[in-house]
Amino acid sequence: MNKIEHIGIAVKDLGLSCELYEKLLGVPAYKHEQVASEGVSTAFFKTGESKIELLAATADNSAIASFIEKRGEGIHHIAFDVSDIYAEMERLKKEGFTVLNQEPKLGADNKLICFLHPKGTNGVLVELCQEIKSASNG
Ligand SMILES: CC[C@H](C(=O)O)C(=O)SCCNC(=O)CCNC(=O)[C@H](O)C(C)(C)COP(=O)(O)OP(=O)(O)OC[C@H]1O[C@@H](n2cnc3c(N)ncnc32)[C@H](O)[C@@H]1OP(=O)(O)O
Ligand SMILES: [Co+2]
Repeated sequence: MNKIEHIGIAVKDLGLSCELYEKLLGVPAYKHEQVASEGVSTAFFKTGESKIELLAATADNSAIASFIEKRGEGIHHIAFDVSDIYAEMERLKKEGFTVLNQEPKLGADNKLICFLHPKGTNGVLVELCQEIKSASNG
């Protein structure tokens, strides 16, 4: 685990929350991205070495919709930057963590991602992120 890549925050209204977090952080979101496979619309804010990811549901069966329905708005997950998501998934499985997806999946912000079940991490949904390197950036 290299560093905290982002903190994911579940919100009901992405526009309103972007205005709020722009005031809070003093910077605008640097990226807005819809990820249909996760049923979310996201906004990313850079905060030094890490980021804030705001997530709003775009589908009723979205994990974010379910989270907000049960628990309201708030911190949804912590994402860690990893160099080799395949190796980390194998390592964590051997350590007894429940990896929620068999293969990494395409996330937002040009990342491969996977998740660990919160039951095995003291109630914190953990995400692993590996940057997808393009030919130009190695
Ligand atoms: C667009 C990609 C973006 C990126 O960064 O690239 C993202 O971050 S996408 C983020 C949204 N996608 C996901 O969260 C996918 C992974 N999540 C899941 O598979 C589910 O949400 C899961 C398994 C965590 C929970 O599933 P579900 O809601 O169907 O089950 P329950 O509600 O019964 O929850 C089971 C148990 O877990 C607790 N729980 C649920 N969500 C969270 C959470 N975010 N943090 C901590 N704990 C959570 C829930 O309270 C239940 O515990 P219990 O003690 O039984 O009440
Ligand atoms: Co995330």
